[in-house]
Amino acid sequence: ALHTAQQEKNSEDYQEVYNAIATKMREEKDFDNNNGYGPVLVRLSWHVSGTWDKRDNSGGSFGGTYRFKKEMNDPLSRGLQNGFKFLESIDKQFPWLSHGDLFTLGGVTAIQEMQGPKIPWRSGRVDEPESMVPDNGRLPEPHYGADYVRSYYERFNFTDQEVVALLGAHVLGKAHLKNSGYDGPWDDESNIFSNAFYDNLLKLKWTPEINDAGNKQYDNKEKGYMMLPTDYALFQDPKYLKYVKAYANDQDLFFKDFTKVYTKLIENGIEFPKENKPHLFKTLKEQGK
Ligand code: HEM
Ligand SMILES: Nc1c([N+](=O)[O-])cnc2ccccc12
Repeated sequence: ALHTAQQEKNSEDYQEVYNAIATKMREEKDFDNNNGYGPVLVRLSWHVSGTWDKRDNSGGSFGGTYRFKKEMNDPLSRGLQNGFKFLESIDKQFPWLSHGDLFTLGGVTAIQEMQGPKIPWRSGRVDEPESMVPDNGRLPEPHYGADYVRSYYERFNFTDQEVVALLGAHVLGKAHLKNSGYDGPWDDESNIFSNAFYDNLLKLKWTPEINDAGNKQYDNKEKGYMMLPTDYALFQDPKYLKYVKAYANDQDLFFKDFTKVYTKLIENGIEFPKENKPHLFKTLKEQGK
């Protein structure tokens, strides 16, 4: 059954939540070697949405079920508990906000505060009980190539262009060996949202290496950057490569296309009545804060 999201508060109320998250991000910017909480908040908003299955409309961001340990402890989500802990104080400060709205608003706030595009965000997700937690195993694994990535995103009806645009979020943050068995990049520039992921993929030399967890990843020693096999697949596959080139050459196009597919991702399975209008948030900077 489709979920219907009714808007219960107006934009000023959600801007207040945005500001609380953004302020806390500023206060705790030394987290994870000065990457701050932005990247893990973006990954959390994707993981809570990536469990959606179009066949029975199970999973997805609506019910906020990530708060239950079965979903939180999915081995493919290791490390996201840091994002959940970060949002706990926000959850307490705004008890009227549902967990689905909290997790997705966390990602939107993080993207905007890391100089990314403006993401029009719609509210009204409603908490669902533990019985609605989707099974583990719905999130993608990093070990495989283009065929795997393409068939994985079939479940969302995403086109090749949408998949490439969405994966540009891997400009943010890093892989941590103890979380995923992948490691790097080893630089501190990975908390600015830009089209650099595509640029790096195209322009740098990538050497396949077996890392300390025995997994193959693609490294660029000069810059200390890395790519997962699923990242590198976008370079190897000619159909994906076309869009990698487009986004490497045009950051505005990337921002526009990322905004569209990320919004699709966090709203999958939810019906928003037309009176439930998207909220457009100002960054702290735009508010002179
Ligand atoms: C083929 C699909 C994908 C795979 C296999 C994948 C895999 C991974 C892996 C293995 C990590 C490292 C986790 C760690 O070791 O801490 C990671 C990090 C990350 N992923 Fe993905 N991912 C995918 C798609 C996405 C999407 C669609 C988004 C957002 C729109 C996203 C956002 C992120 C971010 C921001 C990080 C950095 C997190 C941090 O710094 O803690 N990923 N991903
Ligand atoms: N920063 C990253 C890059 N990168 O090119 O900077 C590539 N892939 C990644 C995969 C997971 C997490 C971070 C990544």
